[in-house]
Amino acid sequence: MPAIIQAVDGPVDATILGGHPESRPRLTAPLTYTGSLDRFSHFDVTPAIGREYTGLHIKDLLKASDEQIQDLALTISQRGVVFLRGQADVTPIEMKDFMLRLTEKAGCPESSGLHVHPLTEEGSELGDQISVISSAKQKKGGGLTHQLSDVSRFASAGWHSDITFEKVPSDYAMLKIHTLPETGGDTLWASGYEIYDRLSEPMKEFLSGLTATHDASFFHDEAARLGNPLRKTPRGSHLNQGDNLVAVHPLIRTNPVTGWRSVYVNRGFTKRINGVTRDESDVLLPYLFNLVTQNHDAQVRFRWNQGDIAIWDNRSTFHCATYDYEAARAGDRVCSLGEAPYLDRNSTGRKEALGL
Ligand SMILES: O=C(O)CCC(=O)C(=O)O
Ligand SMILES: [Fe+2]
Repeated sequence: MPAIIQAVDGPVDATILGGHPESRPRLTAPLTYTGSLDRFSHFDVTPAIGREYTGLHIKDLLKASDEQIQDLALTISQRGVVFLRGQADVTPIEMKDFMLRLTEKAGCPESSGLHVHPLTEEGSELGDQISVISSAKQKKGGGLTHQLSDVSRFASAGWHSDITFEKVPSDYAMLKIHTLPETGGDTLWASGYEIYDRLSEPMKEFLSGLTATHDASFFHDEAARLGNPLRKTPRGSHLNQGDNLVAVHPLIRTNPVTGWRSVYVNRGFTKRINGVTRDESDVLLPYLFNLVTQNHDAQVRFRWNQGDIAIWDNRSTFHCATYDYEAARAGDRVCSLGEAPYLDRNSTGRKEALGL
């Protein structure tokens, strides 16, 4: 099992773009798989992304060995998203306990905990670190896909990675859907590794030197409209506080758990590529978003049953909800924080690393 080191302050490494001395991953090298999950029945949903398990239960994983938790973290990070069927009995508290263990065993910085969404109401029933995903809330307007202003109505407008507007964004997220319509409400994920691999070599090289600005200032308007103040106290990390919901991250990011590069800009929150002209940014960003939405062979679509859980790696995937139903749909989400995003110039894409 690879060693986990403490974050150290030191001179900025020329091979690293981005990062933050107070939010470095504790892994010295990518994790290696030990085989501890092989006995659980599973299949890869598509070649690019997704693995579904049956018989693997969060309740058992809460008592599992560190080795199994690390194997699961690596599997989620390699496959992008993992689906666990039949988890109806898992409580929001167990979801939080499990996510804390997962992020810790995956080497998150000591300063990273569970995220508190800036729009979470004080004293909310399930606690600060649970986001309630609900169609009733969506219908009130706001959010990425239900903005009240004159914006795109394409279903693909909702593609995003979670909370990339934070200085220290999410490593993993877990969503459990407990209420769902008879049909509809599927969720889609896409692989950021695959999107990186589809770029030409000169484009990879060019984009690898750039950063992008992620901005969720629209949450200020939403907080005012909903009448609950924005959360300004630390949101899972001391680096995520105050009312500035803007962050600059490398455009290409290395995932410390796999060692692979991913494109790290998303339709929901990324507003500007830095260091190029506005016009160049306005051409490049939609091109990168289109790579996600128009390549369905980089995506996986999950049809939920009541009580299913999905766990994904927000550093290297994008996802999008589907609003094609009228009946109630609801679930609970827990989002853990990883490291401040960085690019390790010595890292490669997934295909190169796997010799594909
Ligand atoms: O409702 C969904 O299918 C996904 C919601 C979402 O974006 C999330 O849980 O992060
Ligand atoms: Fe999300």
